[in-house]
This record gives sequence, C-alpha cells and structure tokens, in this order.
Amino acid sequence: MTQAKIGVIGGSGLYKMDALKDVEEIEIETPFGKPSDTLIVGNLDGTQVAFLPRHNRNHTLLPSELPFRANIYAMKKLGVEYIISASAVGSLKEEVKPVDMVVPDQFIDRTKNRASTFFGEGIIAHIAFGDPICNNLAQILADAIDSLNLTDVTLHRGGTYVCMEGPAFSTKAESNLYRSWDATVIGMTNLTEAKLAREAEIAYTTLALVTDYDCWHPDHDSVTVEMVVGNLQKNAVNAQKVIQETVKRISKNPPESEAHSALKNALFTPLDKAPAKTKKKLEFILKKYF
Ligand SMILES: CSC[C@H]1O[C@H](OP(=O)(O)O)[C@H](O)[C@@H]1O
Ligand SMILES: Nc1ncnc2[nH]cnc12
Repeated sequence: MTQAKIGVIGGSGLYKMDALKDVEEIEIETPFGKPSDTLIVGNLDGTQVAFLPRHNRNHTLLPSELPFRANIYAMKKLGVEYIISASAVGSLKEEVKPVDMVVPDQFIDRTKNRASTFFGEGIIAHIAFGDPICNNLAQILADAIDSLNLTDVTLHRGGTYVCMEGPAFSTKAESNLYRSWDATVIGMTNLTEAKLAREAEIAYTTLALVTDYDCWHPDHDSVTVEMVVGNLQKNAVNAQKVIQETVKRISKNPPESEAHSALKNALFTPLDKAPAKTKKKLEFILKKYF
C-alpha cells in the first residue's frame, strides 16, 4: 500500500493542496467507517504527503458529523507519523487579528456530541494529554512560518484553542467566559483530532488561521461564515506555503515526539487477555505492542 510519513488535514477553506505532485486518490476503509473523503497522497518536494479535507472537498460534513476516528485511523494505515492540521479559528484576544496565525499548545474541551477515543470494547487505555500538541513539531511549524516573513501576518506561538461543539457559533456570554479563561482562539475540530492522533501515536500540531473576532469584540461584527471564508481565502495561499516549508523541515530533520510512544504506559488491558475482535479492530494502532 502507498505510504506517507506526513499527513495534512485541511479545514474550512483548505480543500486541496496545489503543490502536491504525482497524486494518487486512495479510498481507505477503516473499522470506524470511511474517512471524510478519499485521501490524496502525493509528492511535495520529494516527500510523500497524505492530504485529507476534514469536511470533505465539498464541505458537506458538520463538525459533529466528522468521522474523526476514521480520519486518524486512515492516516495511521498509510504510515503517517506527523500530522499538520490547518484550521479556521475565531480570535478571543484583541492582539490576535484576523489573518494572523496561531500555533496553539493547549486545548479546552467544550464538545459534547462526539466519539473521541479508539478504546473500549475490552481494550482500555488512558493516554497522557497534559501537553496535547507535539511541542517539537509545533516549533518546526512556527519556525517555518517565521522564516517566510509573510506580509500582514503575525505569528502567535502558543495559546489555548477552545474546541466547541457547534455548528452554531458561541453566544457573547460564552465568548466572554472563554476570554476570562485566557483562551486564545476558538474552533470546532482540533481537540478531538489531537486526542485521537495521540492515541494513534501520531505527533500532531495545529496551524490555526484566524478568520474573525468571534462575537465578543465591541468594534467588530459577530462572526459569520462569509467573514470566515473571506479571510480564509486571503490566507489559503499563505497556509499552503507554510505547510510546504514545514514538510521540508520535518523531512530534513524528523523530530522526536513523545506521541510516538504514547501507548507505552497507557494501556491497561494486558493484550493477551483482550478480545480478539477488538485487537483486530485496533491492529494498526496496537500492532507494535502485540
Ligand atoms: C466555516 S466556520 C466554522 C468551521 O470552521 C472551522 O473549521 P475547521 O476547524 O475545519 O477549519 C470550525 O472548526 C468550524 O468547523
Ligand atoms: N468564531 C468561531 N467559532 C468557532 N469556530 C470558528 N471557526 C472560525 N471562526 C470560528
């Protein structure tokens, strides 16, 4: 099967990667169903990269409808060790402006309606998630952004991403509550992905593309889809440059990541006592522990 060491998940506004060459569309089945779309595997400056638009290329999936587990499992099946996730976010801080980029290092979970673990059915694991982003990978991403000197884009290193359920945007009371928690940005997808990537021992980092000031800012209109899409179009070209540069840097110097051994001390169930059916289901995630 085709393999790729680096995965890119594209969010709202990033449905394809023009720089990928010699692309192959791969339909992948997983024990958790079909991913959001076929995976596009192609060559980026000599490195095999797997690209997946998380809402489907036609943006047909709500955040709550995303097959998060199938998406991450499909990446694992392709041999992906690093995921760069590009995502549209609202800003919760004055100094984080639309079109800026944030590389968060923390999440707050406000989701309520989604499966966010591969485990259960007789195999139990509790991964450590205190540092939900791979810091080494995040540093490579942030350094790549810095190196490009993008006009009108300020990079914010670190920060907290609130992951809400959606699809409706927040109320002002909620938005102000998150501001009182000192959170930096808000979106609807990345925490769930980061958790599953950690369970699958894939290093994960977020490239958060700021599109709006959510609804808290007295001098800016409340967020609308039009606002998000307008700012993302401005940023989509930049985002692809950033991804390209980050991929180059990862390939040259693949970073170590604690994520790559996340299950070492997290698995509770002795695998020789685990149900064969669940072992088979989680084969791609657990095989090194069999
Ligand atoms: C279209 S605005 C709300 C939508 O945008 C973000 O998407 P993604 O994280 O996939 O870039 C946000 O999470 C919502 O899904
Ligand atoms: N304000 C916002 N809230 C939630 N998700 C978003 N994605 C982009 N802007 C957002």
